[in-house]
Amino acid sequence: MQILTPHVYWAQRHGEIYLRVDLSDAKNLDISLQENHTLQFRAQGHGAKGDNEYMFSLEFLEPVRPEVNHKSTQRQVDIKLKKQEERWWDRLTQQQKKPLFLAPDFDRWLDESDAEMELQAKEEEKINKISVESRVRTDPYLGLKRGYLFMYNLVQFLGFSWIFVNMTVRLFILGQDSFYDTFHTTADMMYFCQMMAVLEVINPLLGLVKTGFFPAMIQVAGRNVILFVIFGSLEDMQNKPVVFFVFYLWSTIEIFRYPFYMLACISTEWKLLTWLRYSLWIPLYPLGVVAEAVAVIQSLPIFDETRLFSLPLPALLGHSLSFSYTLQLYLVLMFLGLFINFRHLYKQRRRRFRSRKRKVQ
Ligand SMILES: CCCCCCCCCCCCC/C=C/C(=O)SCCNC(=O)CCNC(=O)[C@H](O)C(C)(C)COP(=O)(O)OP(=O)(O)OC[C@H]1O[C@@H](n2cnc3c(N)ncnc32)[C@H](O)[C@@H]1OP(=O)(O)O
Repeated sequence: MQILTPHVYWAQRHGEIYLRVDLSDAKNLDISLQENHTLQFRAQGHGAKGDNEYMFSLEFLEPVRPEVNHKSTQRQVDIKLKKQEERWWDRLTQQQKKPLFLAPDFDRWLDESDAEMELQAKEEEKINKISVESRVRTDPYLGLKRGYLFMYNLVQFLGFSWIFVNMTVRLFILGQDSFYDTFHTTADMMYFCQMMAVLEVINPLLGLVKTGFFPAMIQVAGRNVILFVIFGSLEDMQNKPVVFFVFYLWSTIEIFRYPFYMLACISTEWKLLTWLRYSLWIPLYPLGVVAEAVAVIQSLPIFDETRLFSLPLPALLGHSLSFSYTLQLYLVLMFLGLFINFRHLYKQRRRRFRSRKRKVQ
């Protein structure tokens, strides 16, 4: 058997040297390092000249650490060495002229500035990991908080899903007739979900979630005025088709929003769900506010007629001030609330998709 030299490919980082020996099915490997300077390689395998014994020797430009890591695969032998001092080498070997069997490993090749950037990125990743770990370690109640949020989101998801499925099935079976008894079939569940939703205002106050207090307050208060004051207290409103549209629009967004939060509690993300959570509000929110405005407008004559919640006035000023005046003011507030929350959700959407794009790059 002839003794031949295999093709050797190399690349470096500030602290390491990588060698790739082009020898498949290598056997009887004998790799040693002399005086931390010279690598001797000998093995049998299939190289450029068929099955043979191959060997080479490399005298490095600077000393390396005594440990030699190597891994032989079906295709090649990978060798990794650590430089004794972490610095960039101008070339691999002592001799100026590059040995003929040696070539750059372009799969691994980086020039000095790229390698520095890679090093920096690794450092940043390490620092981020440490800061996340220390944050996790410094909050002994994290598990409890996540457990509570997960359960809250699960309950809301089940509640709104029940409403959504119930309304959809009835719509398919009864058609337009289902519009008229939405309240009687789903109000109890909607009451429950919307009472629970008060926690959404409390959670940011307790620092449990990063939601802004005002957007959450506008959302919860806005819906509860419609549910409890307009629909809940006026029987004449309860069989109007507008109830169907309001409840359907509310529950459509929630069957995506709550599962999105549930996944966030277990540090998981489904791209499609994230997209739906941060996109569906674009048509649904204005439609929701329009449906709510219709409900308020329809309730005005009923409040005038029944004098419910009207404000007693001194005899000199008249009998009483109808609650419909308060509601007319509320109509203006609704569109202000729509503007504030639309802007908030738009910012959340941009922040979410911008940070995702950055992660992908
Ligand atoms: C005195 C009365 C005055 C009242 C004035 C009233 C005016 C009323 C006018 C307004 C009327 C509104 C009526 C509503 C109509 C409708 O709903 S129509 C249907 C469509 N609706 C929607 O699309 C709105 C849905 N609602 C929301 O999106 C929220 O309620 C919100 C507060 C408006 C915005 O949500 P926010 O939490 O700020 O954004 P996110 O990006 O989702 O969350 C921020 C981060 O917090 C984490 N998080 C939030 N909640 C939870 C949770 N429960 N569990 C776990 N985690 C949560 C979330 O994951 C985010 O974290 P990061 O991803 O790490 O950023």
